[in-house]
Order: sequence, then C-alpha cells, then structure tokens
Amino acid sequence: MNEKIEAGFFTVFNRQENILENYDHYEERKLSDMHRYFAAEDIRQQMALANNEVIYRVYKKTAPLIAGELEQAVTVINPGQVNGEFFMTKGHYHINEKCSEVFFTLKGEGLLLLQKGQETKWLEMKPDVITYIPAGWGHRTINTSLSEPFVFIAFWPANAGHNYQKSLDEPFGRRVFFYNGSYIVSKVL
Ligand SMILES: O=P(O)(O)OC[C@H]1O[C@H](O)[C@H](O)[C@@H](O)[C@@H]1O
Ligand SMILES: [Fe+2]
Repeated sequence: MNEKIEAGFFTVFNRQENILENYDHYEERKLSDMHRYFAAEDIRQQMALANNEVIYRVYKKTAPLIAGELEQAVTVINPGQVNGEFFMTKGHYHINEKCSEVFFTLKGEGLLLLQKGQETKWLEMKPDVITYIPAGWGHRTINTSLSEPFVFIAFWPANAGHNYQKSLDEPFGRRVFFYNGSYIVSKVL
C-alpha cells in the first residue's frame, strides 16, 4: 500500500460499544503483554497468571505509511490497577521524531504523560478535551477512573512509526497511582 488515499471516507465512533466502526486493524494488550511496564512487576505477573485481564484495546483505521497520510485509532483503557498503579498504555515515541499527534477524549477520565529526555509533563484528559503531543515527546495514557473505561481517538501522521524500545530504555519519569480516592503522579526515583 504505497499509493495515497484518493477517496474521502468516514469512520464512526460507536459509543454504545466503545469501538471505531470500519476499523481495519485491532490490537489488545493484556496483563501478560505488559512485561516491565508496571512498577510492581511481580504483582503484574501474578495477575497475568490469575485472570490475564485486557488492559486496553486499540481499533485502528490504517493508511498507507507515507508522508501526508493520517492514521486514526480509538483506544479503550479499562479501569484497573496493578498494586495501586492505574492501568495504562505501554507508551511510545515516534520513530520519525518530526511527527506530532492529537488525542480527542471521548469518554471517561485519564492523563496524558509526556516525556522528553529528563523532562516529564502531564495533561488531564476528559470528554471534549483535545490534547496535542508535540513532535519528539514520548506519550502514554492512563485511566484514572475507578469504574469507567477511558476512551479517546488519536490522529497521527502515517509515517510516524512506533518506537517502544525507547520507552523501555528511557522510561517515563512519573507513575500514576490511586491515592486518597483520586490519583497521584509520583516521581520515579
Ligand atoms: O501504542 P501504545 O503506546 O500501546 O498506545 C496505544 C495506542 O494509543 C493511541 O491510539 C495511539 O495513537 C496509537 O498509535 C497507539 O497504538
Ligand atoms: Fe503516537
């Protein structure tokens, strides 16, 4: 698929089912797929062996992976915690560091964590809030609700590429835990 898209099209967010209708690529991440991502790696492992819950699902509408095209995906992060640390995405950097990304929050509440070098920033996300991820920044989303799924749609350049290794080698400087009925963004020492 190296030809640009020639025909206009539309997708639909189905808010009953929390899916992107017309998606053509699906990914899910269970506890067993999240090796080394949570602070309590031992507890994650136990939970993966016990019930191996789905942490998040991604419904993507793909595009040819060339400059000028855009991809989009609805991400649904389930509520839950690993030893008090809220369920979250793996997080990634773009292989093409010139590529930025936009998230539009559809349902629930969460945080967008941004990382560049030693610098960590975060933004609250809730319905109708649109967050912008500047080029060059690693990004991870976290569901801070105790009971509701956190759902957002992302749009990014099709030539961005996902670099997961970098988010393991240069991990996010903050982690988000349940604290006092809400959340706390705690520094990773
Ligand atoms: O790729 P992850 O860090 O696991 O995050 C899950 C997904 O979140 C958003 O929808 C991103 O834009 C997708 O590109 C990403 O795949
Ligand atoms: Fe991205």
